[in-house]
Amino acid sequence: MSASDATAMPLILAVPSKGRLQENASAFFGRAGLKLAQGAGARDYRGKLLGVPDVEVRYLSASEIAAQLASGAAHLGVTGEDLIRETLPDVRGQVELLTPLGFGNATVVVAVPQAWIDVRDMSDLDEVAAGMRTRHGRRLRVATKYVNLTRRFFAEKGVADYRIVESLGATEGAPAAGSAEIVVDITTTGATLSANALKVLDDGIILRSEANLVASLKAPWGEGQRAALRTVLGRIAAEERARTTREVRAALPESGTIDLATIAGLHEAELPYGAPKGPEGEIVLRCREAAVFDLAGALVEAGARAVTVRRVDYAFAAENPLAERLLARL
Ligand SMILES: Nc1ncnc2c1ncn2[C@@H]1O[C@H](COP(=O)(O)OP(=O)(O)OP(=O)(O)O)[C@@H](O)[C@H]1O
Ligand SMILES: O=P(O)(O)OC[C@H]1O[C@H](OP(=O)(O)OP(=O)(O)O)[C@H](O)[C@@H]1O
Ligand SMILES: [Mg+2]
Repeated sequence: MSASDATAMPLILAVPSKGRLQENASAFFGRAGLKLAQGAGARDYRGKLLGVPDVEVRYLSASEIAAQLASGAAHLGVTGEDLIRETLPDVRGQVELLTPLGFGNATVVVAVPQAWIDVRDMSDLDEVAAGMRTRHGRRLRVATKYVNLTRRFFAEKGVADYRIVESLGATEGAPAAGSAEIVVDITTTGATLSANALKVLDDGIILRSEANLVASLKAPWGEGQRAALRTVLGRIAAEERARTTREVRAALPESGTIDLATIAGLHEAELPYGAPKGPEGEIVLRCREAAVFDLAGALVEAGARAVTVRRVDYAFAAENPLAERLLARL
């Protein structure tokens, strides 16, 4: 498709249609003022973003989202980093991980039966695997749906005597069922592993994953899609900036001066509306949430008469760092 054909096409935004990422994903877009409007009902897998033209929403499973970002069938999507790293042969060349989203946290781990008391880490596992091979002529079986992550991790750890048994669900049941000796799977609370009498190896953490906002480098990025991208990412950045910072307002002293530049520098605060024009008046700073009390204290100490701190809903700025980072790579 040529760039001019792509101009008339919408930006395709892929969001999880089910599972544990779905609710969190729509809440995330909602906070950023991006309301997802699903078509006729829960079974209509297309929708729109209210008030943002040139965007088509597609509801897909989390693993399908990874595949569509890889191929360029979707421009933007929300999915787990585990699925991105498992599905894409060249993560850097195919997508840009724009920002982690703080939900969908899960860890991909190597787990073995608790009964294997002498097996604590990957080098112990290597011995078991080598032993099985030489003594019984069998290879250690690893049940997983994370075939690529498993191969890469085992190679890094120098474990070679194993074979993968592909699992499509209920992976943790494989050892008890006799279809594999160990598993590589995702865990969050650990409940499923314990229920199946499995334990994670000490150095068996393959990846700590969470849901990410991901952009495709392979999708056709025409002018209309780039404009829609700026709108969507501008709102997401404004919400994030607002959520992670606080606005600190201070009444400057009637007499004497405050060395605002030094105080701001010390607490990594910005002056989003600029420095005060005269010695008196009101000044607005913005700082990280964790720096609020130190900054407020420093202002009072320096003679500020009233200091108030508030949360803001959105903090838009001329810069659009998420969009700029992506556009620089297209
Ligand atoms: N406890 C968890 N177990 C599995 N995945 C989780 C967990 N917590 C977060 N996730 C994330 O959610 C992604 C999708 O998992 P989810 O279970 O929603 O869908 P799925 O496994 O692809 O589909 P389904 O379970 O319906 O077959 C995972 O790849 C992972 O990134
Ligand atoms: O550590 P825990 O909190 O117990 O969570 C981990 C379990 O959750 C997921 O299964 P899911 O319910 O998604 O079923 P699936 O295997 O069919 O995807 C995952 O595959 C683990 O089995
Ligand atoms: Mg699942």
